[in-house]
Amino acid sequence: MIERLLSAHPFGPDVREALSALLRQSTGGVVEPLEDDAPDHGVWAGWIADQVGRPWAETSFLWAESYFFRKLLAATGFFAPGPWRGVDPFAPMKRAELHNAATDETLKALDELPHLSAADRDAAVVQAAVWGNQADLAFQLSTDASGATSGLVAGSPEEFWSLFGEPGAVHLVADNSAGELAADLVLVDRLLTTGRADHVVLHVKPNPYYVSDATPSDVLEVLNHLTGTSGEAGDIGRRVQESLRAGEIAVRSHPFFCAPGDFSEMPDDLRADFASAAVTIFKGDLNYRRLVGDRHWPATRPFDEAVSYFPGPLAALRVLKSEVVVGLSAGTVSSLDEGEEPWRTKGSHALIQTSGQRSSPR
Ligand SMILES: O=P(O)(O)OC[C@H]1O[C@](O)(CO)[C@@H](O)[C@@H]1O
Repeated sequence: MIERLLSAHPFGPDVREALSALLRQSTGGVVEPLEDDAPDHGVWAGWIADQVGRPWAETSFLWAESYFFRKLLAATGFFAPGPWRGVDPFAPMKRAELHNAATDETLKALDELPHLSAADRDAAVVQAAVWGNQADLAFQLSTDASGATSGLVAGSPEEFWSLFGEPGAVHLVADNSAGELAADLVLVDRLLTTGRADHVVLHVKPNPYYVSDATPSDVLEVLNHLTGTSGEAGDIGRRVQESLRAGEIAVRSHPFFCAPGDFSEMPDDLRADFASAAVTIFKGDLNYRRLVGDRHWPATRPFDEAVSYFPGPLAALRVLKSEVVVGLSAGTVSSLDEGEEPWRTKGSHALIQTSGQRSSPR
């Protein structure tokens, strides 16, 4: 990743040296404190206090990944006065992903939506939101992901839609930008146009993170791309734009979305926000790890039990890219384990899991 950044940007010697130092520290050294005075310095100081001085190799995977991305941003000059201040170092990669052939195809495929029955249209937008999570640049950089799909290991679009009742607030905790965020906006549009949501809160990362994670400016970039596209994608983009203007969609970026901890440790203001939602939708692998706890749980641990701390109904839509998984049936686990594929980490399987089902689905 550091090599990709060095070749993507004409960084001067200071930034190049800071990135090389991060590479040395994170691969063989100890955790060093933050040296910047960015607005999130104070909150991070609390998250790293008991880790400073420890070898990186002894920190937890989730903690190390998050801190790596925070240090990387600082190393590129993101928080410092100067030419790189506020420059998203991953922007060229995200832009390439937004303008690639696979995203074009996904957007073109939306032209089929108006010809589908309401039920098929519901199913199609959920499938697109789930599998949109396959496109993830951090994962592509660290694996030989093929893009092949093998199906859902749990849940169904019907299970997802049965969570919704009277119109209410729906919160969507987004993951990657580009094609995945475009599919998420299609889902948001469906939630609003079918009256399942009276308004939607879209949660994105406050800063560039995990290469392709969506930030507020990515929301605008993807929206501009949609509105500049012909056909259904363009129509959806214009409706989303109007919903933003009307306050039916709000975009938020709480600092905790870049925190190195599980959602069970979320701060009170974020908990209160989720408690006010009729349904909260969590997208992607990292959000899933943070939602159920980034641990080697038995795969058959009930999903409801893993998320029992969460203050409301929720759905997780995720492609499996890491070992963490719960809520599977024993039969599913044994048949997947019998196969050759590393099904938990290959990015070829996905899931839809829900908790807090309404008693009489509409
Ligand atoms: O974008 P997503 O779906 O959250 O996936 C990110 C995943 O990619 C990795 O960074 C690399 O595999 C995982 O650690 C992480 O869970």
